[in-house]
Amino acid sequence: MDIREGLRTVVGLMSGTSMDGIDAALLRTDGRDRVEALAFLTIPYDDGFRAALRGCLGGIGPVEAVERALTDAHADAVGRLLHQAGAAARDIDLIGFHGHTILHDPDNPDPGRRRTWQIGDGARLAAATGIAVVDDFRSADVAAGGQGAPLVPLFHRALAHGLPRPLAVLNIGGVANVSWIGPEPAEGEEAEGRGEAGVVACDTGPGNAPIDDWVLRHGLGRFDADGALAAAGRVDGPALAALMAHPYFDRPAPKSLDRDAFDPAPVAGLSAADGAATLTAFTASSVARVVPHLPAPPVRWLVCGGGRRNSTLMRMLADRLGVPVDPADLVGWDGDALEAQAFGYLAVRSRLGLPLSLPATTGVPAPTCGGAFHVPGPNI
Ligand SMILES: Nc1ncnc2c1ncn2[C@@H]1O[C@H](COP(=O)(O)OP(=O)(O)OP(=O)(O)O)[C@@H](O)[C@H]1O
Ligand SMILES: CC(=O)N[C@H]1[C@@H]2OC[C@@H](O2)[C@@H](O)[C@@H]1O[C@H](C)C(=O)O
Repeated sequence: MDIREGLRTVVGLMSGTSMDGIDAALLRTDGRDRVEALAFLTIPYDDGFRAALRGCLGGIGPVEAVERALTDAHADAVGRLLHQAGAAARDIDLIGFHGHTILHDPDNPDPGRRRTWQIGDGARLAAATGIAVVDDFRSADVAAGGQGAPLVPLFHRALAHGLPRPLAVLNIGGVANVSWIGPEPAEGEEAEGRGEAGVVACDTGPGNAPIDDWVLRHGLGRFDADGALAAAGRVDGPALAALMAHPYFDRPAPKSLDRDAFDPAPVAGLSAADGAATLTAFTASSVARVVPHLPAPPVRWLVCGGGRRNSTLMRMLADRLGVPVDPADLVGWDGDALEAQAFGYLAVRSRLGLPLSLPATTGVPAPTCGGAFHVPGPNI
């Protein structure tokens, strides 16, 4: 593929930490400041596959077999997305394939064990779809000394033109992460060349994962639909204080988390509703706790990811942040599609040799590109 200037038609694929399914987005982008969303779909995992994926967390279990099945499910998602959009494989320049994170340990004191691991076989996906694939977006950043996450901030910055600054874009998936986007570059100032002053990022703390796990354990479904269970409960102050005592919240940005970084023991004795309320407050309080770590308080928060559908969580966020907190859809973004779109955008950046991460987004010592490239070939 000749990928130099101009818009490319790409597919972005994300399997997020909530393990709900595959998000697939079709977009056109130049990997810089132009993004046109074209189509999006989610293919939910069935309970059996979700359990298999859960069994691989930590890098254990039948990882290779699950990786093959995951890759084939992504190939199926690409086929369905193209069918929905009336497009063919030959119309697509590139796929950005995030894969599924089964281990994220960029801070291991033993440098030999410092790693991040996304399963997903890019060569197999390229062979199955006939489309070139970029995968393994995070390893280069971790190898260079960064957190390897979050990687969406440069995409958020690309979308944020014209919105009031400082702006916070908050993704509430299994884990929650924020992109702080500072003042617009001055007229004529090249976005790529203006260093890193424009964006700061980190994982804020838990997102939906502890709430999902709690609801599942109580046999009340896979998630707290609209936050109804939490709304029926009472936040337990001591339990919330115990959860917020975790040293992660004192660490400056950039910083990142694995899915199961927090021990929910403080809520163990609570009723289902009080536990849900307390864990929901935990997510909201940990977002508010990040504000002192940002260069200046955001004037507005735009929320994407499944957590924006939890109105109890959105209310708790608004109470704690004291400025407008809105679903990102309110400014015309698709709050479900952003992460998948981001990995299509980052795939183009990878091919252009542009940074995927900056010192202020992952703590990497210098702006760093990344990703591994696979061209279609025989599936061996
Ligand atoms: N109607 C709803 N009410 C409450 N919560 C919801 C609703 N719909 C989705 N969610 C929550 O959103 C989660 C899925 O969010 P999302 O797809 O953004 O996560 P992800 O992309 O897998 O995670 P990450 O961003 O950490 O990689 C579900 O697990 C659930 O907790
Ligand atoms: C290691 C990993 O997969 N991290 C995910 C996870 O899910 C949300 C948060 O934790 C974020 O850091 C990241 O995903 C988004 C897409 C990112 O890299 O920006």
